[in-house]
Amino acid sequence: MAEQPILAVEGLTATYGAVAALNAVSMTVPRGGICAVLGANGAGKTTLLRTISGLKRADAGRVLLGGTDITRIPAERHVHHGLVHVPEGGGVIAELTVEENLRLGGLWRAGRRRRAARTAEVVELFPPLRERLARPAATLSGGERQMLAIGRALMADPRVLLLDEPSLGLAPLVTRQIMDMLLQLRADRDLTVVLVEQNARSALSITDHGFVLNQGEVVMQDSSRRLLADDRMRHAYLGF
Ligand SMILES: Nc1ncnc2c1ncn2[C@@H]1O[C@H](COP(=O)(O)OP(=O)(O)OP(=O)(O)O)[C@@H](O)[C@H]1O
Repeated sequence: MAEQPILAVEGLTATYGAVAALNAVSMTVPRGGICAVLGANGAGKTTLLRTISGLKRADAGRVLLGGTDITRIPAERHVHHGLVHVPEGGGVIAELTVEENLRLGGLWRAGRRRRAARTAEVVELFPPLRERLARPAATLSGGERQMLAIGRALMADPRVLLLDEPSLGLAPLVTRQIMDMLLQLRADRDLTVVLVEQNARSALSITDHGFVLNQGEVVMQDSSRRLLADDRMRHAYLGF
């Protein structure tokens, strides 16, 4: 029997007033994979992540995490189930230091020693954070801030990480670094990543599978390799 997917979305529908942002979206994500959610501006990518993580109410459908229905669980409880969402822009707290931001990510975890060990792991993964631990997050570059946002999420030791446009506003070289770190993360940990990206080409280069959204519906899903090779799909929805 096939292993149960770590994340399953079934018929998820979400609206903003009269705007149907998600229309019966279904997707399954196998454990340990990295999958991309792609699509043009306004396709519904951010709404999909926000609805999975409970920040936006689903009008219909459900979200299963490791087989448990988490649809009606308040967003702030999702971390206890192993789901962490890094929103667009990262959501780091500019006034706090890098170390304090990291500490916040691991706050719900009991044990100072465990949190310290986790901080050490995170700075090993993101070396630029090490020498900046005492600096306010406001002083970080865009790329460093994104590393901090992902690092803070990792402090909670998630099973599933939802990442909304981690490369937004970053130079291509920094984007490459972030993508390489995601690849390393997958290799090092039992972590599943759902990555929303505008830059479809770079997302497909590091993911296993891609879902293409258009006007709130999944119009195609396939292996990233096949999506990259599909000229019609690339021209119609991915813009390259
Ligand atoms: N707070 C809101 N109020 C009303 N409509 C919204 C709101 N947020 C999003 N929408 C609408 O919902 C649809 C999906 O938006 P969403 O932000 O999920 O798309 P997206 O694919 O993430 O776009 P982008 O790539 O531009 O970030 C769009 O039509 C958008 O205008």
